[in-house]
Amino acid sequence: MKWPFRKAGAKPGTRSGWAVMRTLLMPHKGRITLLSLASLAAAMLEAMFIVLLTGIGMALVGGKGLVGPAYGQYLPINIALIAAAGSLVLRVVLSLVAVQLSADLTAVVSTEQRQRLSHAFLRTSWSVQQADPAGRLQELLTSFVSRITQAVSVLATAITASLSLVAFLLAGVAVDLVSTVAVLFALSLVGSVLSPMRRSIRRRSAKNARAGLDFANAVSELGALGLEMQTYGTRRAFEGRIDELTVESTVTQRRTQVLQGAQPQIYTSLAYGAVLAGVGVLFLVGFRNLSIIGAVMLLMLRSLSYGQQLSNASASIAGFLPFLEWVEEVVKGYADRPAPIGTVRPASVVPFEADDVSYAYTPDRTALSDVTFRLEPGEALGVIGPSGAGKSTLAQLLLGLRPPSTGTLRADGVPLEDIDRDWWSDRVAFVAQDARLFTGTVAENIRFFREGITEEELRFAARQANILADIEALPHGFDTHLGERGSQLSGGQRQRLSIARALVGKPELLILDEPTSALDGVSESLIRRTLADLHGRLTVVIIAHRMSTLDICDRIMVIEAGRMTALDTPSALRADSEFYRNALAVAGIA
Ligand SMILES: Nc1ncnc2c1ncn2[C@@H]1O[C@H](COP(=O)(O)OP(=O)(O)OP(=O)(O)O)[C@@H](O)[C@H]1O
Repeated sequence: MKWPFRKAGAKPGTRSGWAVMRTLLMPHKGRITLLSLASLAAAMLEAMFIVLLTGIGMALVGGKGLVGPAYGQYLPINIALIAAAGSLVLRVVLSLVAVQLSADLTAVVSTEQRQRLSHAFLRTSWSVQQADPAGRLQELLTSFVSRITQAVSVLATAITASLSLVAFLLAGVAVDLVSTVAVLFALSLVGSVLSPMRRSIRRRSAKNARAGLDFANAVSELGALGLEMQTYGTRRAFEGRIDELTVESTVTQRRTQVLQGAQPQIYTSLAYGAVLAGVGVLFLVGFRNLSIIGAVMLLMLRSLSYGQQLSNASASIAGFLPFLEWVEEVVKGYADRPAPIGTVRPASVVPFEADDVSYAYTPDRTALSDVTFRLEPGEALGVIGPSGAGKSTLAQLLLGLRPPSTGTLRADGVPLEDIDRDWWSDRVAFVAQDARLFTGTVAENIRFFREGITEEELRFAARQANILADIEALPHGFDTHLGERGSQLSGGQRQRLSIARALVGKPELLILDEPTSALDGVSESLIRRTLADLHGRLTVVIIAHRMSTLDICDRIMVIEAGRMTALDTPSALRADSEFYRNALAVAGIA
């Protein structure tokens, strides 16, 4: 059987990882400069220590009291010893400063990336949020941001290593120019030999990133299907699918890791080979100055170890760049389609008009065509139609969650896209078929993060929604914790709680999308009572399959195949709409 899980979606790579990294680090220039200065100074002190130590060693071997010569100057051994010890102490201090700066930089970038990504998601339009593959945001916020953090940390190491290398080469130039040029040449040669390997790491890592997102998406969907899996006994198929995806993602990860692990090993061997060749050349040309050879050898070996750190870092960064590209691409995708933020505040939400409104999810998938109607204050409008006719799409348009593809929606004459979003959200409420509660108390679930709602208002809304008695019967009333996603309540109670959530904001317009379809008769009758009590006090749009839920409606709209085929009073529709008559007959209503 084929598993139809969505693939990772957006294709990364419109901006190269390095360009993204530059933008990401630009605001931290000051910290990076300090880090560079501390690293450079620490490395220079280390190089000075090595040169002094070699000189002291050579002086002791030769039984001399002076160290040198360096550029014709000699240093007494005791001064040289004090200078070596001093450089060692200072080096430790500066290295610790560099470590602290690097940790600060990494922490700041990690926080910024998490905030950037989550804020971009929260600010994007509903259509983008709704189309986001399951589990993707979570994977990006956790695993991907963690790799970006590692990339920055490795980059800080690379900065330290490259400046240390510079310091050592400078020290090398001070000791012997020719040998230093030879070291530099050998290092760049080894680095360029390994560059195809770095490109390959980057390619594999991009695959790895994609496999990680696919895996997260599949796991998230599989998690949501737990009930069905238990019911239909399809555990084995699920295990098989999870195993398959695990293998897929670990295979790409292993390949990347092999290349990343192999690169430093190859580098070390090549670099040691270069040192050996250098010593061979010195031997062949008959160079025998022990003091210079000793110092240059130590500097070369230490330079090579920094070169190796640099090589490790570049291999790791090559592996992390695709993760940066992905996050950047996704943030851009969210930012390109922000939620509407108008500024106009009309006098009221209703009268509300739809003028020739059409909506297409994709160019070849029109869900609604040429819908025109007007809602009057206090009116209750029912919407019926076959499954897939476009009713929920209409609800999302009325809520302002999706802009019409063509045509206009107006509240009190103002186009919806021009209306201040906060003003609108304070006045328009929605109840969906499946009540979404979160882990928290009853009161928190009704308030839903809105400020300034009093205890009185909570009780009033609960009474209106016919849920007050149920709440008072709970062990701690409004302060009772509901367990994960309201799991302690029945479906009917959850639905009435979400109606209380909608009503507590005192909306002018309430839209309900099949609020009773999943409920028993008793729960439905409680909700019908609520709707009957509300009739005339606010404007209500009720989408329903159950005809009994619509008995309070002043008018009913019939939508069939994306078109509004009728809109009239129930009695007029009995004469004019075949769909309405059939629906009544099916519901057993004469
Ligand atoms: N997110 C989406 N992306 C693409 N097409 C969609 C999307 N949501 C709905 N559609 C399509 O739009 C059409 C109308 O769907 P809609 O959910 O509005 O119907 P509905 O009348 O509410 O159906 P039901 O009564 O079964 O809930 C359907 O053909 C559906 O497949």
